[in-house]
Amino acid sequence: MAGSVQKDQQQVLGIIEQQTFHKEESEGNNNNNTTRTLLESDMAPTQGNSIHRSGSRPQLDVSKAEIQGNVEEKYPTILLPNQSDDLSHLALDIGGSLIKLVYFSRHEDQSADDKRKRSLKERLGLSNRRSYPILGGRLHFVKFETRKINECLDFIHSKQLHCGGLESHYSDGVPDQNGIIKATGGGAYKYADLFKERLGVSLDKEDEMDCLVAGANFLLKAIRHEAFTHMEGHKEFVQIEPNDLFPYLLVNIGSGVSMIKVDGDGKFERVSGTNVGGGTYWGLGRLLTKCKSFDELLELSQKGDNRTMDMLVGDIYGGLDYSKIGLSASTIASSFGKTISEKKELEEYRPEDISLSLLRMISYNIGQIAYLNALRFRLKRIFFGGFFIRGHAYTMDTISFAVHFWSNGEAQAMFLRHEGFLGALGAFMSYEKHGLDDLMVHQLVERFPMGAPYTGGKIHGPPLGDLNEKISWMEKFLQKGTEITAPVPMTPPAGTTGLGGFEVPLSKGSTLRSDASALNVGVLHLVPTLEVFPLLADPKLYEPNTIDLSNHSEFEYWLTILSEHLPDLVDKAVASEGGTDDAKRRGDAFARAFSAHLVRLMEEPSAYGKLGLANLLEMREECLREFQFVDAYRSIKQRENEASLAVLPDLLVELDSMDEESKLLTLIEGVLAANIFDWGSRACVDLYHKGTIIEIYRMSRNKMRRPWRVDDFDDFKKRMLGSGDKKKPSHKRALLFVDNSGADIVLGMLPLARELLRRGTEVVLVANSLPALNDVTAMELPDIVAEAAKHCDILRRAAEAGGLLVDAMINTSDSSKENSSSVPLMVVENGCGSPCIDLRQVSSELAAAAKDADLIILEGMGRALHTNLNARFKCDALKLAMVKNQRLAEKLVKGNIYDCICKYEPAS
Ligand SMILES: Nc1ncnc2c1ncn2[C@@H]1O[C@H](COP(=O)(O)OP(=O)(O)O)[C@@H](O)[C@H]1O
Ligand SMILES: CC(C)(COP(=O)(O)O)[C@@H](O)C(=O)NCCC(=O)O
Ligand SMILES: [Mn+2]
Repeated sequence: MAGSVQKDQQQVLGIIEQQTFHKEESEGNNNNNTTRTLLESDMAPTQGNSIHRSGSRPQLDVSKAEIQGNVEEKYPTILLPNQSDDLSHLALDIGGSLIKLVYFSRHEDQSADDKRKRSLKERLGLSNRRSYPILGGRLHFVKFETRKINECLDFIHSKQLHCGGLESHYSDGVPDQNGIIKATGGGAYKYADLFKERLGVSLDKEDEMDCLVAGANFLLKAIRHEAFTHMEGHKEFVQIEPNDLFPYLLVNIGSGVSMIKVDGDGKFERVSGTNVGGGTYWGLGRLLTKCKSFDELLELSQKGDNRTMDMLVGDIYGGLDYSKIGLSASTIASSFGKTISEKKELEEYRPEDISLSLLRMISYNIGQIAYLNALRFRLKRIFFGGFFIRGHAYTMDTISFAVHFWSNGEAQAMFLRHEGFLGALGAFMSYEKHGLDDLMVHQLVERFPMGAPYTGGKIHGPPLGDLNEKISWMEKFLQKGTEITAPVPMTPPAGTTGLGGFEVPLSKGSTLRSDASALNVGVLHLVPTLEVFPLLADPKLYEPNTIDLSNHSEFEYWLTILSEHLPDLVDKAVASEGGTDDAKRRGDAFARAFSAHLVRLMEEPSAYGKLGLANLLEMREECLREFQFVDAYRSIKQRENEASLAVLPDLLVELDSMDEESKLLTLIEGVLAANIFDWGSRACVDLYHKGTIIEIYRMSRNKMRRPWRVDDFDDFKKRMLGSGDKKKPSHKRALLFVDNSGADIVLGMLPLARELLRRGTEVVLVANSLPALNDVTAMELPDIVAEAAKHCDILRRAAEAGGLLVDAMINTSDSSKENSSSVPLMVVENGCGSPCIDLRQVSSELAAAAKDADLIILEGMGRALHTNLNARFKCDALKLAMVKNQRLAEKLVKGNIYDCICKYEPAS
């Protein structure tokens, strides 16, 4: 038996080899090559390339809506007479020290609502109305110094934010929504006239406390890894269950400090405050040190030694602890107290020491008052916001220390990544139309584009208008050197005295990272169309990433892999855009931008929240898109598709000559073998220099030896074919999460799909919405299927039934529609543009398709190993991948590179 399988394979591969050489020889000669023409037309760069990953949620006003035109029409236009186009785009929090801006940039939903999609929607019961009356968009966060309010006005003006934004269709220089902008903070009153005068807009004042609380509640419920603890230099993200959030104490440290007990949405009380806050540190610090900026003052503190200023317990007790009351000799007895006994003038003290002593005094004091209020109301959680914190490790450590020390570890200090933007966010949300308040965590995707973290300057930097500006900025950035990437060395925890002593700050380095707070928050993409994949067994327990990157050596390894892969990727990207000078310049800027992210992460792995490998791989793709590389592997994908399609017919003939068992095994082997075509793996790319596509495919198949490293094939076979007389009905619908172009899809997954169809199972091919490496996209699939269907009736009928062939030109011998009742083959986009998939955020199309599915097949390293290897599903799941990285093979399966994984898990 085994021998005959082997023989069959040899035969398949023999035929393939011949065909390939023939096909590859004819490469470059593209006359009447239908495949090429079809693929090319589909892969043409789509402007903006925004799938459903961008969206905002200004809800439509549907009152008095009526159908316009012919009511009999299938998709009539609906007129919304009360919907105003100019939704507001900007909200402000004008504080004593800083102006915070939250603004919204719109994105058109450019996904073509083509015939395939329409028929798919009908089939999935999605109906064809726009499922979400929402426009795409992003939320940006920017801040300015209040004393430089003119810069802020210029910024708003240059981006036309008061008129709906530059990206808006409706931006005609006319102020928004009757010229009203939501604003909070004292400056909303103080500067109202200035805004009217300069921008022609009125500020609609919102209560500051209302806004703070609304902003905090929103962030804590809707943003993943918003809150974190910071103790002794160690940052840890905490995920709080939305229904376990209240009550908590919110401490906003701005110029002054507010302490608010929050019991629910809109339910709060300002219970305390202190006038010794951020303004005190900056104000006193400026007077005492002559610093010109807050950052300069903070930076000084990093080199300071507060013992020269502060009177310690030991100074009073002759170097001894006051152990009876639990105070070590190094505990500060009196901030600045040492200066009274010394006959020194201000100039004789080091500004560094002054700054540190001041920072510690104020942070500790706030921590202590916060603790007392938490105690007063029995609150266990305290969240600290406000820009005084500025993501600064020492400040956070001091506050945490105070809370921890005084509460004996009972209460916990937590910090927020969007620290200073609470009020501005709250003001933004007070626009009723935005309906932001009911956005869910899965509808928000945070991104770290170059335009956001690297808009340089002291606080905000230039408004980067277009791509060219972004590129120039990247060029300049590198010339300027390390300003942004300057590390804040993490001092290893030195250990405290245990007696309330905290003599030497733990998190202190020599330089302050330029505006760390701006680097800690990205742009929030609001994507209301994203959903949690409904077949996850337990979404709460789901963690997409298999490898925990909080392990430092893992993190370093994968960062190095990404960094080493960069030159090759840039080459491909530049070539994909014709290798022009413009492409080279963009390629260079992309490389700088992505390296800057890597360097930043190397310094501080948690800089962007808790990232897994999936996020890093996605960040690389996003970065490419930012510099308008639409599809870096386009021509490679095309070449591999053509070569594989040419040999598909013979493979199908071979498969059809096999008995059921051999066929199923050959199909699974085929998927595993063809998964070797992965342009994201260094080892594989090196292989590709050693042979043609088909030679490599053949070699890969020949190496298939069972048992595979993880081999549940027999269980899968039992489910599919039954054992003995026991046969189970075929699956109703299978979702095939496909991976790479070329052999992977054409010779691996399509034949498997065909077999499922033949067995009466509906098949949904789930592919990326946007390109990532050489992954096949949902846009590309219909043409590939159409080409394959020319040689295969099963595929053709199924594709017709699934509405896949509506656009494609197919010229099979039999194109009658009589078979439209066959089981359908469909294509849905997954909602992402990454080699991995986070099943908490998938397209609504996929979520709809999942409802009737009882089998999931996840294929490839990104989707089945890096992510989802441990995911549990409500239905049967098969995970298939070749491991194309030695370290991963060792780590995951104690195996070797090129080992295969076939993991089958029946419904749980
Ligand atoms: N670049 C900066 N310029 C001035 N102050 C800053 C800066 N970065 C952080 N801060 C600190 O943040 C405080 C202001 O915090 P913020 O939350 O914006 O409050 P407010 O609304 O009172 O302006 C300042 O008093 C100062 O301590
Ligand atoms: C990016 C990938 C996950 C894509 O793999 P695929 O999903 O196509 O099987 C993979 O190529 C990868 O992990 N590459 C980095 C490892 C390396 O170069 O060895
Ligand atoms: Mn892939």
